[in-house]
Amino acid sequence: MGNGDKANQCESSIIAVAGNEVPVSAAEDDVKERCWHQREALPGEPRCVVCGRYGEYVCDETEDDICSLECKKILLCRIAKSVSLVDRPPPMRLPTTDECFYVRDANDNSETRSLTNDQTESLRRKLEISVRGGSVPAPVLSFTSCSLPQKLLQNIEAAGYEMPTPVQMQAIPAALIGQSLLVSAETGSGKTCSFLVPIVSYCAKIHCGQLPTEKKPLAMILSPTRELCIQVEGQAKLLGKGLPFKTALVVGGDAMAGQIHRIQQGVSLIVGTPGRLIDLLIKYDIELDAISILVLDEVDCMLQRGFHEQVMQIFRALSQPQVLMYSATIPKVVEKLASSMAKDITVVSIGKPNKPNVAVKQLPIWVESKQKKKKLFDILMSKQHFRPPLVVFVGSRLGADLLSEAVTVTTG
Ligand SMILES: Nc1ncnc2c1ncn2[C@@H]1O[C@H](COP(=O)(O)OP(=O)(O)OP(=O)(O)O)[C@@H](O)[C@H]1O
Repeated sequence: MGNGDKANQCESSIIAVAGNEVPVSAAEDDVKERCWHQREALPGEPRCVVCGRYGEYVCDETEDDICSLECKKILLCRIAKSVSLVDRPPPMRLPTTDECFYVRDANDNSETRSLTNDQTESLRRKLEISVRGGSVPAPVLSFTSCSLPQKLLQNIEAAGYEMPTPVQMQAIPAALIGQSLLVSAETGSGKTCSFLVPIVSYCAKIHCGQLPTEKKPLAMILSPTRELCIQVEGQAKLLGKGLPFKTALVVGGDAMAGQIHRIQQGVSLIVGTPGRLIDLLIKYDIELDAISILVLDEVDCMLQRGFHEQVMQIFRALSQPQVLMYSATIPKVVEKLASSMAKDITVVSIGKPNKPNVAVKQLPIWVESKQKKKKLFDILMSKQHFRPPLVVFVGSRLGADLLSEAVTVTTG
């Protein structure tokens, strides 16, 4: 395809995008045509990803802030070029652990087939899925058997997910029928997608293929750290691409004005840390009564970080949402929180509950407190043990800074 063709293609998609974003009658008057028609961004306001002016609109195809049709066109052209020029790396796949359940059925009729009780039990045993609670649906063998919107299925496929992982097999069907869940599965087992799929599906179905008329968020995800929130929001955008599904990220380190501006424009999902969300809710009037799904990701970590009261405050501001709680382990304190939020909670555990990851060898070394640093440095200096990359967990941010400085000085 020549350059001219590409330009035309971009132009026509702009018109379609603009038509979706504003009422047809107002479209030409309201949407700024050229970037110099747009004003400069004030501190804290979103900025156009192309020219840096005030990012008054959100591009439907990329979710980026843009200031005008002109910049939207440039943005889409850039993307069209990069997609055609750059070879994308293949999506990361989870290791297949049991070929019985990871082989695609050539005559995939899993949409219509339902498992007998014995089959369900045997499947759960094989995949080490244990469930506790009333009327838990059987695990699904494919994403297509979940009655998901077509576009969501395409996005799942585009992400390279051919089969659901065990946690997805069990958590997705249960969440889709509105059950509140307490899920534990080891890290990297696909938990994020197991709560995002039901959220994207719910939001897309509520809006019935239309952009939200009421600008109220429908789902909220709380995560303990800024970095986790960024990751989760990124994955949500991928799964919600092309659907009436917009997201807002509410974390520290970014201006609050930009975050509230995005929420006020109308989003389906808010992803944030409890602390920043409370700040935002105290300062601004955000309508939370339409939030029907609340996810607490890494809830054990949130409790360890002292977010219990903030999580409860947020929960009390919602109108009895379905709660999806995810935790690496399920200590008593997590179970207590779960039962205070939902009456009938379904507990789903993948693998052996409360057991450390078998892939990690644990070796305790007993040292006197005074000797601790010396021992750590001996390990870091030893060629036998120090094979980068290596993660050292310390008690505080300051401790991490001091340690990394000391290691840099010592190892050069
Ligand atoms: N069904 C699937 N098929 C193939 N890959 C998948 C599937 N679901 C998720 N993945 C990939 O597996 C990796 C781990 O997934 P994810 O981050 O959701 O795991 P997690 O359990 O949430 O991990 P963590 O506890 O570290 O947050 C990601 O790269 C993700 O893209």
